[in-house]
Amino acid sequence: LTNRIPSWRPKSGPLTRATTQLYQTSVPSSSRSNSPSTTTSSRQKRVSSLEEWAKKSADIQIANGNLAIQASLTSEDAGLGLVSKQRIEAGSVIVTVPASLALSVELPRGGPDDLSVVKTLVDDRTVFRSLPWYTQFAFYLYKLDKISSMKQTGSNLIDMRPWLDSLPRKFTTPIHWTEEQRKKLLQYSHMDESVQRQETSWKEIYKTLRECSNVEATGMSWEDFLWGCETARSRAFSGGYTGAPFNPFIYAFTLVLVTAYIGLNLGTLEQAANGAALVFCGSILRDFVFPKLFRNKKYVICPVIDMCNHNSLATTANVAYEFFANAYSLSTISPVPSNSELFISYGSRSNDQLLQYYGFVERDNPHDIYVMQPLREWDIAALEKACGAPFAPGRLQKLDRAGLLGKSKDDALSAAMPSSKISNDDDSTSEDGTSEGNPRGGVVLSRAGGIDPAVIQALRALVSTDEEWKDAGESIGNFGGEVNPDNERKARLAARTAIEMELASKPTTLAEDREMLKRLISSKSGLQGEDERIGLLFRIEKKKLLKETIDRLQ
Ligand SMILES: C[S@@+](CC[C@H](N)C(=O)[O-])C[C@H]1O[C@@H](n2cnc3c(N)ncnc32)[C@H](O)[C@@H]1O
Repeated sequence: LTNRIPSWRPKSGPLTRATTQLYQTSVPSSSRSNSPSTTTSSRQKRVSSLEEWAKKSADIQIANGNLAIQASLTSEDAGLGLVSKQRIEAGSVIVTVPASLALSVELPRGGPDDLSVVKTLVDDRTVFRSLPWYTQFAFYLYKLDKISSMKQTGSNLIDMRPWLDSLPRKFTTPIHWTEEQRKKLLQYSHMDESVQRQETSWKEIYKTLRECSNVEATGMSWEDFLWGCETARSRAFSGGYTGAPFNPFIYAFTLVLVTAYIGLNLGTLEQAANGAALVFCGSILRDFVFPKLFRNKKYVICPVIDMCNHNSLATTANVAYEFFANAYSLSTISPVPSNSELFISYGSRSNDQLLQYYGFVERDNPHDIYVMQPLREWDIAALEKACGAPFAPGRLQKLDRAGLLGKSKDDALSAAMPSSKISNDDDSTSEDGTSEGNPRGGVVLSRAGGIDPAVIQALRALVSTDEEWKDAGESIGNFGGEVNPDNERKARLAARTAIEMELASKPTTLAEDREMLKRLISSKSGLQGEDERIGLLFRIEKKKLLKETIDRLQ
C-alpha cells in the first residue's frame, strides 16, 4: 500500500463521525505481550473483535455484511484479506472509514495526527519531524501499542486496541534473515546490498529516534521499531492532498452573513457576492492549491481497508479520500463475484520491493525487474570471446567517462548517505532502477522493457569498430539507435552473453528450484520452511525474468 493512493478525489458521500465510545478489548494485554499472535489462524480469531469494533464503536461502514475479513484466498502466506460474500457490482463503495480513525503522518511538518505522540513523547520536535515518515509512524504505533491505545483526534479519544490486535506481528522480509540466509535463499546480490543499506539506515534512524524522545519512550526496542516501520510500510498509502477536510460550517456561516448583509441593507448584492467569493477562493487555496504548491504529503493507515491485499494483474478495488465526507473509502472498479478476494494495487512494485518491504513475491509480476552488476563488473573478456574479437582500445574508458559503467562497491559505500542527511521524505520504496534503489548503477532488466536501452547504447559503442566509432562522431550519444545490423548483432550478443553468464552463475537452476519448491510445498514443513519457500519463489521469478530477457535478445 505504501506510497500510493490510487486517487484522492473529492467526492460527495455520507458524512460520518467517529465515536468517542471506548472499547473493551477481548485480549488481555498480558497475553498480548507474552505471546503475540503470528499465524493467520490466530489472527483470524481476533477478526470478530475488529469487525464488532469497526461497526459499533468506530463507525466504519462495511458493505452491509457483504464483505468478510478472513484468511486470504490467494495463498497461505498472504495472511488475512477481504472476501466478498455475494457478488458486488463495479463502482460500489464497500468500506468507509472516518478520517478520525485513520492513522496519518503528514510531511514536511505535520507529523502524526495524534498530537499526544509528539506532545508527550518527543523531546526534540525538529529532529523528530526530520525523520522519514515510516519511522514517525513506528513511533506512533509504539505509543498506541505499548503506552496507550487511545488515539486522540481533536477532543475525541478512540481505543485502537481491537485494530492493533488484528495486525500481523511477524514479517517474512529479508531484513529478519542473516546475511548468509539472504545469499543462500535469494541468490541475488542486488537484494543483499539493498537489505544491507536498509539495515544500516534504519539502525541509524532508530538511534536518532531514541535520542530525540523522552525516557519513557526510549523503552522502544529495536524489534518494536522494526515492527512499526514494517507495519507502516506495508499498510500505509499516501497522496499529495493534505488540505483541511470539508467544513460546511464556513459556507453556512458565509450564507448567513450575506443574507444579513443584504437584509439589513448594509451594502449592495455585488459587495456581498465579492465577500462570499473571497471565502470560497480562500477555501480552495487552503484545501487544494497550497498543499500542492508546498508539496505536502500525507501517509495514511486505515483500519479495515488495510486488510486488502495486492494484485497487479487483477486489481478489483481502489482507495480514495472522500473530501465531503472526510472519510476514506474502498470501492470496486470491476464486478467481484461471490466468494472472491478483493485486490487493490500497491503501485507498480517489483518483486524486489514487494519482498523487501511487504514480505511476498508476485508471480509473473509485470513490474518486476532484475538488477545485474554494473557494466564495469561484467566479464569483458568473455564478451569479446562471444563477439569474436577484442573491443577497440579506449572504448571502456570512454564509457567510464560518460558514467555508463556504474560504480564499484567501494565508491557506492563512500557515497552512502551520512546520518546528517537523513530526510523525512526518504522513500526507499522508489523504483529499484532509480539512483536511490540502485546506487551503483547496476544494469536493469525489466519484464516490461527488457534490457535498459542506455546499456544497449553503451554496448553498441563498446563493440563498434574504429570505422563505426568515427562515423558516429566518436560520441556515445550517437549510438542511441541501431548503427548497422552487424554492430547491433554484436551489442545484443554481448548483452545476451552477460545475462546467460549471470543465470549460469546461480548455484541452482530454474528447474531445480521449481522441483525444490514442489517438494517443500508437499512436505508442509510449516513455519520452518517459510523463509525457504519465499526465497525459492523469489529466485524462480528472477530466473524467469533472466530467461525472458535472453529470449528477447535472440
Ligand atoms: C496491507 S496488508 C494486507 C493485509 C494482510 N494480508 C494482513 O493479513 O494483515 C499488506 C500485507 O499483506 C500481504 N499481502 C498482500 N498482498 C499479497 C499477495 N498478493 N500475496 C501474498 N501476500 C500479500 C503481505 O504480507 C503484505 O505485507
